[in-house]
Formats: sequence, structure tokens, C-alpha cells
Amino acid sequence: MFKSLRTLFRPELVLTRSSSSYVTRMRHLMKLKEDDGACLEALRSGHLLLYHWLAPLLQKAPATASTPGLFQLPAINTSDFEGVLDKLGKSRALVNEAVLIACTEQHEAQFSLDVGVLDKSEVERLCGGAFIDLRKAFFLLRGPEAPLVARGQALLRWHQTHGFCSASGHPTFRNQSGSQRVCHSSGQTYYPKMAPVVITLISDGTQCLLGRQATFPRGMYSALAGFCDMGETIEETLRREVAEEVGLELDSWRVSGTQHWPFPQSSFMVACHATVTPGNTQVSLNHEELEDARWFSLQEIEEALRLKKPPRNPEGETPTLWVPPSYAIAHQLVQEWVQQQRSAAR
Ligand SMILES: NC(=O)c1ccc[n+]([C@@H]2O[C@H](COP(=O)([O-])OP(=O)(O)OC[C@H]3O[C@@H](n4cnc5c(N)ncnc54)[C@H](O)[C@@H]3O)[C@@H](O)[C@H]2O)c1
Ligand SMILES: [Mg+2]
Repeated sequence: MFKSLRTLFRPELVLTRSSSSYVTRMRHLMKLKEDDGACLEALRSGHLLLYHWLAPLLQKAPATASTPGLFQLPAINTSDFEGVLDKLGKSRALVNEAVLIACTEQHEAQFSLDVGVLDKSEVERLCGGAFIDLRKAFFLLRGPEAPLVARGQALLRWHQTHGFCSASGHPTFRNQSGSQRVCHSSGQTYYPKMAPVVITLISDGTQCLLGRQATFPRGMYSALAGFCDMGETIEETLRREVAEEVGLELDSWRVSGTQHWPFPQSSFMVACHATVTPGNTQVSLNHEELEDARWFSLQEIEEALRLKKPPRNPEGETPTLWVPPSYAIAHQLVQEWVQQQRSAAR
């Protein structure tokens, strides 16, 4: 069993430490991104996050009274994993396919590696843990591990889907860190991309509007989201998406935060709170985009937030409302709205 990454990587501490330690760490990371030799050397003494066809390896965290049933990311030293490869009779060269995702405060580099070519259960047995679908993993991890595992998966996915140049059709080649791919025929350099998405929680002052797509799990509702069209500003996307999906004209809006989201192919989420006037709440649903959109009371939202994991919601029974996991920025918007409602009521 390997020790938890949580003991090695605690970015929240960065905020309380001197900025110089942050600057040194970022400069170190920058060098590893750009210098193949330095990156390869860092890989030898670094840690690996393992994925099997993009599902991350998780292990059970020691249970505490307040956090039963949580999982953590095992921190696997490169050399230990080479030992695992030896036991499986596989080439150690697989380790060189790891991509750089972060480094600890002790400047130990962290990489993600997809071991889909290996037998899943054998790796689970030898490394201690289970490969779990990323959407499920978001309900099981807490703190900085969720964004780290998302970043690792997103970068692996980008490499898996950008093996060829869209100009020449020839293969592209990655640098050691995985921060870019180059086509030697066209000379084109490709960098990992995120698609900008605006997500918004609309309030009429006492209720908030949530919607669901037909593909969502039963009972799950989320804030309204939409991809930016080419050339649009955040405000233009926000107004257009709300008009398209639920036929409402917004009264006001403000940006609340941002987040990288690894689905469907890496989105850059810009989260907003928006309002409509109380007389302008009649939803006109675009059924091509959403299966349902409804106004929810504070009490309904508070009950949904109390659920720590998705309810069972069997077919044929009225589903219980639940919202995306705490890491999702939709969840944060909903929580902020509840806080606003509570402080407005005081
Ligand atoms: N992190 C969160 O809290 C959270 C919550 C809700 C949605 N999301 C994400 O927001 C994303 C966008 O929401 P949506 O599905 O309602 O968007 P949307 O309303 O723009 O509709 C999706 C459709 O837009 C089109 N589209 C345009 N540009 C696209 C692009 N770059 N990539 C993929 N499709 C594109 C496709 O036809 C797609 O079917 C979703 O993929 C979802 O993963 C995140
Ligand atoms: Mg949408």
C-alpha cells in the first residue's frame, strides 16, 4: 500500500507561506515543462497518479467520524511502479509516457500515467486501490485531490486524442513533460486546450433556477451552462445561453469564480450569479437542450445539499433532487446562493 498524496501535496498551504516559496516552485515547474532532460530526471524521483483508460486509481482513506467512506490518491514513486512493471513482466519504458501535472512544496514532481495497456485488476492488487470512473471519484475525494486528478486525466485525454496534425495528417510528437506536441512535417506546435463555458445560477430573489439534460442521472439538476461561441464575451454567452435554453431575459449578473472541468474535452468554466425580476420568471424550455428546468425554493436546495452522495432514485419513483458534487462549480454556486438567501433573511 502506498502513502497518500495528501501528505505530499497541499496547495492550500501555499496561501499561508511566503510568496517566494511559491515563486520558486512555479519556476521549478516551468523548467521541468520546458527542459526534457530535467523533466526525465524529475520523473525518476517523482510520483505517479495512475489511470486505467482515464479512470483514476483511488484507495480508501482512513475513516474519521466526519469523513467516513472517503478515498484518497495513492502517491506511487516512479521506482516503486517500475517494480510493479517488473512483477508484471512489462517494459519499464511505459513510465516515460507519464505527463507532468504539478510539483509538491518539496519540489517533487507529480505525473499522471495511463496504464490501460496493463491488466487492471493486477495493477489494483499490486498498487492497492481501485480504478474508479472520474465522475464517481469527484464524490469520493476531498480538498485539492479532486482538481489534481481532473487535471491529470484531462492532460492524458488530450494526448490520446491529438496524436495527428490537423494540417498535415502526420503524427505529432510530445515533449517529455507533455506540455505540447509538435508536427515535424507542418512545423505546427499544439498546446492543451480548454473550451470556455459560462455557467450561471439564476435567482428571482427567493428561488433559484436549475435545469437538467436528459443524459443527467435521475434527480440531478444543475446550474445552466453553455459553451462560448467564437468571438463572444462572457456576458454575451451568458445572455444568449439563458435566452436559448429557458427563454428568460436577465436583469443583472456577476462573475463568481472559475474552474477547469475535465468534461467533455476540458472546459474552462466561468461561474456567474444572475437575477431576473420577479415578474419575469416564466420558463420557456428548449427541449433540444434541456429535459426540464424548474424554480427551487431555499428549503428544497438545502435538502439537496445535505445529501453527501447521489440518492438511489429507482425508476418509477419520484426522484429526490440532488446537485453536482462539492468540487463542481455548480455546487459552489448553489452553496453561495443559499448563503446569500440566509444572510438576506437575517
Ligand atoms: N463543473 C460544473 O459544475 C458543471 C456543471 C454543468 C455543466 N458543466 C459542463 O459544462 C459543459 C457545457 O454545458 P452544456 O452541455 O449545457 O453546453 P451547451 O448548452 O452549449 O450545449 C452543448 C452542445 O453545445 C455544442 N458545443 C458547442 N461548442 C462545444 C464544445 N467546445 N465542446 C462540446 N460541445 C460544444 C454541442 O452541440 C453540444 O452538444 C458540459 O460539457 C458540462 O460538462 C459543468
Ligand atoms: Mg446548456
